[in-house]
Amino acid sequence: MNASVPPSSDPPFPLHPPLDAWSRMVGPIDPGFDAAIKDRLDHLTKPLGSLGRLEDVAFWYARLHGSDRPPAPRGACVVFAGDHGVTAEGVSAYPSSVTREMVLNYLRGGAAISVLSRTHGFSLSIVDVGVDGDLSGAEGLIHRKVARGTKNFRREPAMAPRDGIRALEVGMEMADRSAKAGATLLLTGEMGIGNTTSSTALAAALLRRPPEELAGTGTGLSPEGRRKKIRVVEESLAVYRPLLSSPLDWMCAVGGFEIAALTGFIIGGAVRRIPVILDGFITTTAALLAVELIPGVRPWLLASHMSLEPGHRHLLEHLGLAPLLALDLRLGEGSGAAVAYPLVVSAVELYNRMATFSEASVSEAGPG
Ligand SMILES: Cc1cc2ncn([C@H]3O[C@H](COP(=O)(O)O)[C@@H](O)[C@H]3O)c2cc1C
Ligand SMILES: O=C(O)c1cccnc1
Repeated sequence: MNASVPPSSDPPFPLHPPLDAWSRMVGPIDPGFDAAIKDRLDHLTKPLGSLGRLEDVAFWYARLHGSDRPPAPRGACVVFAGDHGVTAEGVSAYPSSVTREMVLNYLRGGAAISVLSRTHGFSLSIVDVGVDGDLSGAEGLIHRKVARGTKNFRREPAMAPRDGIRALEVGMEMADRSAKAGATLLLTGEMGIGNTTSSTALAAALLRRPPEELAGTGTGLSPEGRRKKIRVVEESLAVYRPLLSSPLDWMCAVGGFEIAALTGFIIGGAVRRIPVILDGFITTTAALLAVELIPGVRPWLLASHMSLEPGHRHLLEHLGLAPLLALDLRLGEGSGAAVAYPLVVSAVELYNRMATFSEASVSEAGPG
């Protein structure tokens, strides 16, 4: 065991995390419209319950918007990008430089999430919160670099506490911006070579499950590569476990700038009262962190899909979220949230625009 945790020059928590304030801002859900929403769903011109999960989605959306006539969905996807020092351990099939290159690809419109944003008509913002490379000249990028990548958590904590908090605040800022731009739904996205390793470590620590159960092949590791990834995570957790307890400690020890920012973004959805569509394993790890920090965030979440990363299933089960889709995706970027977006739009438009039995003079079900 050659990892060690050097004493940090930062003061211990609580530092200045704005979490207490955020926690107070996540108000309870108003059940006042529940009966009216259910009543409308049950009187639309269709057999009772026949729209299945779409009815659940419409109910979720309308209830969170506190209305039985909720606004038409306007999606805002934010992709947070950051690099990971742990890639020095050889835990990804691709080099770290791909993070920066993909950011430029997003800005040029050539990535999967770029195409899906144009196809389905939601906005797309790209945020550099910790890319290990110069992006200062990149136009259209939101420049919020906290540091040039995390430290290698196998050797030392990934982020200084104050930097982790800064990244959380970037996420909250992006939720605020999206709210001001009129978004009624947030879509979570990320880019960061090595971030399935970071998420595996974070999920294993928070769920108290063995990394072996959670680790996948990420961008396409060989079986030996996956075994190395598991070993790196296990050895790191063994070092940190006796030293750490709070979710925030874990976030800084093994997380990443984009994961911290996503956590702030997800909390920001609940604070600004905008429902959030999760993507895959990485964004659901950030969601677990958000819920551990502020349990009132949980009702604001929708699971778009079940990723091929094995840890995703465990996270979803723990959070009590049933994914809408299972498409064997293992991409990230927000791609799963993006393909679920038109389903949410369908659910809400059906709910808002279908005629009721009385409006259409259609006979309702008889006693049989
Ligand atoms: C070209 C390319 C585009 C991507 N878009 C998302 N990811 C995804 O893969 C990375 C995580 O996998 P790992 O932990 O194995 O590195 C993240 O950047 C994630 O968003 C990509 C990966 C690549 C190579
Ligand atoms: O599920 C994810 O979020 C995921 C899976 C593989 C690679 N990147 C992201």
